[in-house]
Amino acid sequence: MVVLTDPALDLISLIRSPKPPGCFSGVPVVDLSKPDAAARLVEACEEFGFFKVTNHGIPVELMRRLEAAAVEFFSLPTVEKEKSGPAKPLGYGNKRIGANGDMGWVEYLLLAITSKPSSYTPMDSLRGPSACSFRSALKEYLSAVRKLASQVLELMAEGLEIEPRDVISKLVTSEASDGIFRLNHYPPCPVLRGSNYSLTGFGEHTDPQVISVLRSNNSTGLQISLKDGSWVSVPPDEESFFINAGDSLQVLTNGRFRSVRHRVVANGMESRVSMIYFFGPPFAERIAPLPQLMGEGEKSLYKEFTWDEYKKAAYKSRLADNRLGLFEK
Ligand SMILES: C=C1C[C@]23C[C@@]1(O)CC[C@H]2[C@@]12CC[C@H](O)[C@@](C)(C(=O)O1)[C@H]2[C@@H]3C(=O)O
Ligand SMILES: O=C(O)CCC(=O)C(=O)O
Ligand SMILES: [Fe+2]
Repeated sequence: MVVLTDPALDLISLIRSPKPPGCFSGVPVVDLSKPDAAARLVEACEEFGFFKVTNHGIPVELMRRLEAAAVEFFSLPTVEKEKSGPAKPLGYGNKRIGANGDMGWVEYLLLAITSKPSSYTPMDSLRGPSACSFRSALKEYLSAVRKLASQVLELMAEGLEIEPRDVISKLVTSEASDGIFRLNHYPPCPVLRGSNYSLTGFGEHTDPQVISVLRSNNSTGLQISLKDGSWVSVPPDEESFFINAGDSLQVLTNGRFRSVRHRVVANGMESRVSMIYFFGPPFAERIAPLPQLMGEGEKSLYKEFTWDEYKKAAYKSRLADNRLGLFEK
């Protein structure tokens, strides 16, 4: 009789077939140096809820420095990494995503971030010989990505022709804003080498926040769902950022922008490392359609809620759940 161990059972439950679809050439690219950036960004959010940003001004060396620190962290012995865990929801986690039974072929580090320099304390949980250079790369990276998010959200307001220009960006860049940073590592899976199988790295979901700014190494895996429900693979680009519109942005625009459903399918061959800054509003912030965007007589599609209420409900849900469904009128 063959007795399967818990790790073997976990792995079996994550195996998928067949291999992911070919790379999609239609991902919208917003070149921030071009005068049409604001318009392109609005089109992309309406059609996909997702776009790639180029000419963003963040040095690729900074991205690589943080990636190298992350790789070093993930190469530590499990006992060391587990000193930064278990993720509840912050800290180091392995395979278990969230508290409601979701699993993925991923290990990760989740940190709480605010723009107030004194509140970087969760980063104290970072372990390892190079914790200090890790922290300094992280601080520099977060501040650069925060500026990028502000720029993108201001362009969004410009493209939507609403004022003031910072009406969306100020929600996520105030001192009280609820930012989260996530490092994900999808390791190779030697058992699958040479097979036609892939693995659920991070199951399908939408992000609850306003926007999420993602950077990954050059490994494939990220997939987005199009309006017709089909899934396509996003070609990786380690020099660019990918931006997801989240549930809160869908509500702020009364459904005009799509909160994109996405997932990671790990190919089991190469190691994927991604870093994502999730931009959430302050906990007490009311999330409702921006009055500037409402046409005459237009009604909100959603019930009233604060970010605190939405986040609490989201964290009780499973990854694939339609979290906004609970708040639709
Ligand atoms: C299963 C879950 C993981 C998650 C919290 C949740 O209950 C539902 C939302 C998930 C998500 C998706 C986007 C981000 O990765 C995340 C940090 C977030 O804010 O919402 C995760 C949560 C998590 O991993 O804790
Ligand atoms: O790791 C990735 O590329 C995406 C992961 C993701 O969607 C998430 O952490 O919310
Ligand atoms: Fe996500």
